[in-house]
Amino acid sequence: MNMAVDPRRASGVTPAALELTDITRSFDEGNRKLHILKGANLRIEAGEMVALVAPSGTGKSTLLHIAGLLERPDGGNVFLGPVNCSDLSDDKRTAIRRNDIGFVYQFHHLLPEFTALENVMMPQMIRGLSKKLAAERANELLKYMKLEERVTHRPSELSGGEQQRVAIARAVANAPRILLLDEPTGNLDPKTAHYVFDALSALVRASGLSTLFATHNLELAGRMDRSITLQDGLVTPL
Ligand SMILES: Nc1ncnc2c1ncn2[C@@H]1O[C@H](COP(=O)(O)OP(=O)(O)OP(=O)(O)O)[C@@H](O)[C@H]1O
Repeated sequence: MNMAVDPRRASGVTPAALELTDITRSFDEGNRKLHILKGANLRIEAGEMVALVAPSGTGKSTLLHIAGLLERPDGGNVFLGPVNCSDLSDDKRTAIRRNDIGFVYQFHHLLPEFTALENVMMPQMIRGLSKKLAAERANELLKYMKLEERVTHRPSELSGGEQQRVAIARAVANAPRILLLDEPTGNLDPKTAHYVFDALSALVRASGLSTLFATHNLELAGRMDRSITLQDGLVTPL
């Protein structure tokens, strides 16, 4: 695969797992413009776990959506490894999003009529994996998330923390390059939040996955490799 490899990155500096350069994004609010991102830069290395901690409304979700190729920025570039995703067609971006990016949201978005196991199998089968192999990997991931006793439960039969652990297993099912989490523990009590984080970080550390984790929880942020914030539309260290 050699889609839109930027020549500056094909030679020289080792590409980051994810790099955002000069990202701008504004929204129309009535007849004025809200400038949310004003040239934000961010580099996440392979295997790095980065916390994004910033006040409500400063643009965390906007940044995550741009990094996850769910939205295009007004300006700037998004690189995944050496590939500049900004130049790609919507179809190619969708393929990268499906194969290389995992997303976990505050609310789990699991399919209610399917079991935990089936929810984790689904993205693998959409990608073309056989049912047998998808089930093997789903079982392995759910075991890793300490949910081996819950594989046949539907989301409504699981606690909030269990639902989020299934959502994490589903997000990593296709072995993405990067995992983006938008306040995945925001809806959980502190003890459960730490339990979910323990399971996540064991998985992340074992697989060398790179993660960007938006949270308001400073204790969780302190357990990651570094923390960043958004200030006046720019990414700065916290
Ligand atoms: N599609 C949109 N149209 C108009 N305004 C938007 C849109 N998306 C986001 N905004 C505005 O941009 C700002 C940043 O939103 P964003 O959701 O990125 O913030 P956030 O930091 O994730 O907030 P929170 O922590 O509350 O989730 C907010 O003022 C929001 O109202």
